[in-house]
Amino acid sequence: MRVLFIHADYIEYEAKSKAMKDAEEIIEKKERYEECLVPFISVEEGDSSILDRAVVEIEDVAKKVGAERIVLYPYAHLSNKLASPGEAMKVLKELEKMLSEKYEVHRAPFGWYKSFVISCKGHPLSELSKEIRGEAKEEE
Ligand SMILES: C[C@@H](O)[C@H](N)C(=O)N[C@H]1[C@@H](O)[C@H](n2cnc3c(N)ncnc32)O[C@@H]1CO
Repeated sequence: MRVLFIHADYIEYEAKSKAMKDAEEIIEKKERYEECLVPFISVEEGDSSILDRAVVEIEDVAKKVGAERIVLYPYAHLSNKLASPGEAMKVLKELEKMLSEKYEVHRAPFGWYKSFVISCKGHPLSELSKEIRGEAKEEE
């Protein structure tokens, strides 16, 4: 999983058009969230087996920047080993559920072309990127 984290004063996005036939059905096309951590996430093949690690890493950044609101943003531009849309959707929904135990979590619509405006806070930890992998296997 490749993640770009932006700690933001706000993010505002609008779903414009479907980028795939089975794009997620959505109610609201436009959303704005204040004071949030926005992980732009490229889900990679096999990421359904590293969900616990992803939750730890995202919570670690949220704690470091003092964010209480997380807006998960599906972003298929950070990796050349993308998971299929079906697996990616599953992983993002599961992440949303697991993170919701401790944070207010929202998720931008999956499978849509979206316009967005984000206001990055600009403090030293307001822009971070992580490659989240499984635990290194013990050498036999
Ligand atoms: C397009 C651009 O403006 C927009 N921002 C976009 O990326 N849209 C992506 C994600 O919402 C989702 N998507 C599909 N596969 C994946 C994946 N492996 N990981 C994350 N999202 C995915 O499907 C859309 C088309 O790839």
